Amino acid sequence: RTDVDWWRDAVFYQVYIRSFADGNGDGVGDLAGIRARLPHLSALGVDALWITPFYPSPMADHGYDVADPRDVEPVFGDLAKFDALLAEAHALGIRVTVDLVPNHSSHRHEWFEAALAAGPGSPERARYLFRDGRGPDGAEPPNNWPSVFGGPAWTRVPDGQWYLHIFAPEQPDLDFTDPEVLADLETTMRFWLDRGVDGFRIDVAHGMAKPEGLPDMLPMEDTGLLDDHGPGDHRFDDDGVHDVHRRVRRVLDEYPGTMAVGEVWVSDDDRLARYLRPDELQLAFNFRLLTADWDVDELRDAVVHSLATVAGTPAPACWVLSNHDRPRHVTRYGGGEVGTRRARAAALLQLALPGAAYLYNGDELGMPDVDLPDEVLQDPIWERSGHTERGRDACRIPVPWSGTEPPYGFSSGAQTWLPMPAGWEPLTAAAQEEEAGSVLSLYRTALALRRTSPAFTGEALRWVPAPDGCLAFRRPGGLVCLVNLSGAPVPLPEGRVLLASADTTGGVVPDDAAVWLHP
Ligand SMILES: O=C(CO[C@H]1O[C@H](CO)[C@@H](O)[C@H](O)[C@H]1O)[C@@H](O)[C@H](O)[C@H](O)CO
Repeated sequence: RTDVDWWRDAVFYQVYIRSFADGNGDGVGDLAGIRARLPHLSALGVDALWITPFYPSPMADHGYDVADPRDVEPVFGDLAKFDALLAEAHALGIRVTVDLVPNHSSHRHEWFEAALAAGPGSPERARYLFRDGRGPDGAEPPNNWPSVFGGPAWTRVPDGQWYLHIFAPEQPDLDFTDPEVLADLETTMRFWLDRGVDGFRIDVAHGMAKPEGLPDMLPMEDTGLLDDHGPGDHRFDDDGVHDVHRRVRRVLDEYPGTMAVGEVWVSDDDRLARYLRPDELQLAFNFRLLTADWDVDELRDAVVHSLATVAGTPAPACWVLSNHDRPRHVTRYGGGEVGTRRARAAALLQLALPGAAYLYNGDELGMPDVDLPDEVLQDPIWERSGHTERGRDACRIPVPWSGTEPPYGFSSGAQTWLPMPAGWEPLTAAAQEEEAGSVLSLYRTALALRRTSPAFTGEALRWVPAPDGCLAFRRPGGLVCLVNLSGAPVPLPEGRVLLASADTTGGVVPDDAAVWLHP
């Protein structure tokens, strides 16, 4: 790989900053904490980090409500701490990408406060989507769009107008038909690129453009992809969004070796492929693997669709099993021993596939979700859904580093922003460090092989014959990966075993296990 297209088969590591490592004992993760744990990331063998938002924010959506996209929220540190982290990561050969949240700002952003003060028809309001309501006295929302977090996507302000927020009311959507909005996004990109970041993860990359006239949505369809409700969902995937991504790409092209990955919840392969055209994004998450259960057909489908999506584009596929918005795959696969066994196999599947791969902090430790009591839930979805949906806190528990009890070295303080359960000593990085058969050891070996072995070369994939209930494919470099979901052991295929997620002595691949072979 060159310094220009390093990202094509890179292993990225998502750092959910609140939950990764706390450097000052206040129970919330921060930039100094990440810096202190760089040796762990270097030993793990990741190529790049994605750090979730650490910008000034009233934290209505834990940072995805950005009040100033060109500074650091004090609870996470400051610009000097960011620069120090960046320099040290680069010294270790680890690139750093940061989150870009263009679709909306915080309601505490100076722009939104100016919009409220300036009133209807003002240029300040033109940066957002303010509209008059429907019905008598405009007392009804301008259209029927729901918020992703529950409730209507509109909130009324004292002078009677309504403003749009696809997510929480504290996250007013920006209007990208206003040239100032696009120009400000470019200024934010240059601010971080000039500091030396290697790229961006673009939040809600299928948002940012709304159809003319903001027509009512048609009934939601089940597209098979969780957050995509089909062509009738006018909130997302409007054609105008591609003008924004072309602008993003033009800026990135001025900084050779930088890249952007889009969070694009679009189920239609052809429509998703449009985000990956030569003058748009380098990567887009293939979310089907993130939403698939431990089922041979669902997993095969996820791989087939994802490869079909990128086939006609210059982009490689981009695989992710877990992130800060979805139940962790250990839990999705059943939890406990079974969930961990399957998660070990899924790790070998993800890391054998051609293209880039994203790990979510804690994947390398086999972290599960934690069922939290109501009183500690903090995700806006819990409130906005009227306590009918528990939100995403369960997959955001702080990472256990060492020790035998909470906070397991995550913080020197007693209280963590989300509680950590008892009994997690075996899950800690320190405990797994010592254990040859641990999930951590498996990830380290897998990433080392992926980086050094010629078996992983080539971006093509060919399915090879396998027993029923199994997935098996071959890479041009010679790697063969078999994943057994059949419910019973199957014969070990021909070839030299490079790595297995479970014991294959006796010439069998156990159920819920995967193996890498090189003839
Ligand atoms: O649509 C999104 C966008 O998520 C991005 O945007 C959201 C708003 O910025 C933010 O809350 C998420 O953390 C960020 O990843 C979903 O992930 C959705 O929030 C989630 O699945 C709830 O059902």
